[in-house]
Amino acid sequence: MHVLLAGGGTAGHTSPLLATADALRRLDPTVRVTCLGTTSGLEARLVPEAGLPLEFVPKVPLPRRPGKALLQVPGKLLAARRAALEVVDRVRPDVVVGFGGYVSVPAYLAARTRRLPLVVHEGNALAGIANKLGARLTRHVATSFPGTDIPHATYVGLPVRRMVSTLDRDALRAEARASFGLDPDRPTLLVTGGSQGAARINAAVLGAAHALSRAGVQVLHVAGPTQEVDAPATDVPYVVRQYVDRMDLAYAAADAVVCRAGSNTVTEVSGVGLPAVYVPLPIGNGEQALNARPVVEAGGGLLVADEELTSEWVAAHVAPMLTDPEGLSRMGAAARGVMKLDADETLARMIMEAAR
Ligand SMILES: CC(=O)N[C@H]1[C@@H](OP(=O)(O)OP(=O)(O)OC[C@H]2O[C@@H](n3ccc(=O)[nH]c3=O)[C@H](O)[C@@H]2O)O[C@H](CO)[C@@H](O)[C@@H]1O
Repeated sequence: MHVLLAGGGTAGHTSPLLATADALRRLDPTVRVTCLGTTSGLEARLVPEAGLPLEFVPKVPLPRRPGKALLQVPGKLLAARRAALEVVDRVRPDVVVGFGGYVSVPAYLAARTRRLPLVVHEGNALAGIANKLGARLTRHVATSFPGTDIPHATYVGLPVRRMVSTLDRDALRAEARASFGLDPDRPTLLVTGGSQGAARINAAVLGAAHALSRAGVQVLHVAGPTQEVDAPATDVPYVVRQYVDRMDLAYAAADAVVCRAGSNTVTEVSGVGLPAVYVPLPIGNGEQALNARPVVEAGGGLLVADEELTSEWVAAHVAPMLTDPEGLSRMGAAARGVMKLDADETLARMIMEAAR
């Protein structure tokens, strides 16, 4: 069986694609996987590094509002569909799978044109425009959250990469902290704005660096690939990285997280039992606030609006949180188990079923 997996742009669509590719080949080592992405997204690096073949389609961003950019969409979409058809005719997959975003639409249209089985996976609690379109073309639709706004979808969860879903934080903690140059025993805060980084979170935590240091809290600050963040001179370690490939090590080093609420981040952070302060992206469909809701309602994290996240807020709330081990372990236990961690194999089985 040959599976074409389409997804990319941010790691938000690439991480579940990689997890699903891995599960497919684990369940059936004879399965062949080809990926479809763009040359400018994170997939252009991450997919080949995972040892998977990557084919390209041109990028067609779907503007949310009317305007000149919207008028150009049909022409660009036709060109992207032609490119996807060329890949489909050459690779000859038995089934096409899309994870949403602008890479997926050409793949959905090509699958429809060649009458190939199509599986659509929606990562967020609120479906994006690409997957709303894709879902109209197939009955095989999977979601990461119960109650996502696609009528005939099956709730399977979000496929999580094995290095995270099988992580034993206690067993890896010492090695993880050493790998980042962190102190082995201090309370440790992980900061991540998702695969793009978040300027607001970066500024708020940096501004609270000395308050965190005074409280004895060390920081692993993953700033984002294009974000300029210099490590402040503090008495306790404050380590800045732009991007971390081994997120299992980052999670193992941490006692709590301040982060955006992309669906992978929420699933991974809560899944490994980390308490978190979720600061949803204020733009977009509003999907991030909904992504964090089940974990927050279960007591596994706090939800803070972007405009409320100031350095004063971090100093007043995050420093005390990190120095309260009982509170941390209560929140961590509440977070664990809210999100499914076996979606990689559930979705892989659904894909194999659709291909038959
Ligand atoms: C600006 C934007 O378009 N954001 C969207 C994007 O966010 P984003 O790409 O940030 O998505 P997520 O938070 O869902 O996923 C980030 C992924 O990147 C990984 N990671 C992150 C940082 C790092 O240094 N190393 C690393 O490997 C995380 O482990 C995770 O697997 O996709 C999400 C899921 O569709 C959406 O909810 C977001 O609205």
